[in-house]
Amino acid sequence: MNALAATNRNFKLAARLLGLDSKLEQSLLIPFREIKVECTIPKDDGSLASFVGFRVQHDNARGPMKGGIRYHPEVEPDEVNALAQLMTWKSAVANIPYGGAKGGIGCNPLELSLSELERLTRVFTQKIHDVIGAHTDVPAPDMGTGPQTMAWILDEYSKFHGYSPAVVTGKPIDLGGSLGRDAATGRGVLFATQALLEEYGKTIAGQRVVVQGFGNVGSWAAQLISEQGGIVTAVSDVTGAIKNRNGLDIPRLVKHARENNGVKGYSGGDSIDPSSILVEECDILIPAALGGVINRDNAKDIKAKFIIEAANHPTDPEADEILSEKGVVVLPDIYANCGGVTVSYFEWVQNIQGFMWDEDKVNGELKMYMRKGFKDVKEMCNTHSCHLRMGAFCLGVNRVARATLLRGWEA
Ligand SMILES: NC(=O)C1=CN([C@@H]2O[C@H](COP(=O)(O)OP(=O)(O)OC[C@H]3O[C@@H](n4cnc5c(N)ncnc54)[C@H](O)[C@@H]3O)[C@@H](O)[C@H]2O)C=CC1
Ligand SMILES: O=C(O)CCC(=O)C(=O)O
Repeated sequence: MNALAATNRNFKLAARLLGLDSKLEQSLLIPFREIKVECTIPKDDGSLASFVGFRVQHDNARGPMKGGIRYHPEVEPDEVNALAQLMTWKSAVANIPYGGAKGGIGCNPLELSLSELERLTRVFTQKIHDVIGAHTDVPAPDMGTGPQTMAWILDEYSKFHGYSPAVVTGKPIDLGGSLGRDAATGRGVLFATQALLEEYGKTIAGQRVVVQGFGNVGSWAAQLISEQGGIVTAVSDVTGAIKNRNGLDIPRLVKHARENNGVKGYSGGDSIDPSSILVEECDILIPAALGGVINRDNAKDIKAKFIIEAANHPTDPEADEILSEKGVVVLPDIYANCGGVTVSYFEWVQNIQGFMWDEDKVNGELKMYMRKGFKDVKEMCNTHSCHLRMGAFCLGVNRVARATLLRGWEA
């Protein structure tokens, strides 16, 4: 099932459980605005290259729209739409005052030089600057982008609108970024996992963990989980997969991946087939790369007891059903990975206040938001007798529906 069909399906199931009016349901589903822009840049060799960029602004009932910008060859309109919608429900689950948006450019950042990436980012910003802003739509990093990308967007946007640090989050610290944002999604994954395990009388210590994706989210999640005594036995990224039954030395692997652009060639474990990573023996599986990777073809072979969705939309609805029958507990993306957007919110607040928080405050506030989010999701599960994904969707959709009705947009 494609990402948009899957996301719409989950939304509609939640809308029915909540008993939403059909007109309201329809209006919540349709994106506020979809933007498609052509971005042509001169390459370093003087030739021209054209790329297509997207920004989908899904909903702003609860506040400015918020969500990352992805640079990846598979960026396409339906997926960006789905990811924008997921951001709306995610911000509401986290209970931060934002709506949802997502953007991306269909490109392979690994094949572009730094100066080509800068030109591409600046051209994309020129095309969307009039529809983003600190109180309208606030981009952030996602796959293939990072603090440097945000710095270029900030600089290009500021040429049109004056210096505006709150127009993007996930910035470098020297440009108004927040301490703790780099690790925030991974740290949120740690807090979410701890909250879930507590329900089963367990802690992270001694759990065997497998992680797919070793970029910002996957590497921080692996590092923080291993610091709590979790045994990370296998990880993969686009370059390969590494396994060590006794536990990988994560700080060493992070250093290797940084120096070699990936985990391939790491000497502290055995190289395994990356396509087997999701079905490796473990207690906890953390998909932290692409969407749709857990589907009807592999769900029945998954051995983990818990799946923590650090990636967006890693699990197809058909797989959800198979996993539920097998008794595998899935902690859904719109709660499990909301630590990133939560600390983005803290960054935006600091930019607007003109005051910088220390890292302990950021991490302490994040922990409180993550624990409250888990409690709220569980309450919805109890009210509607549903599993965690539906509980999270009901929580998010209900909060957005209430804000929409209060603003009088239902007609
Ligand atoms: N960066 C953030 O704050 C947030 C990111 N996410 C989601 O987390 C996921 C990862 O994002 P980031 O870590 O930021 O991206 P990133 O670009 O830093 O890292 C992506 C990782 O996935 C790996 N990868 C790509 N294709 C793969 C494949 N076919 N098999 C295995 N690994 C593959 C890459 O090699 C890299 O290690 C995405 O789904 C993103 O939407 C969710 C919430 C916030
Ligand atoms: O930090 C943000 O604003 C959004 C991060 C994001 O794109 C996501 O949570 O999927």
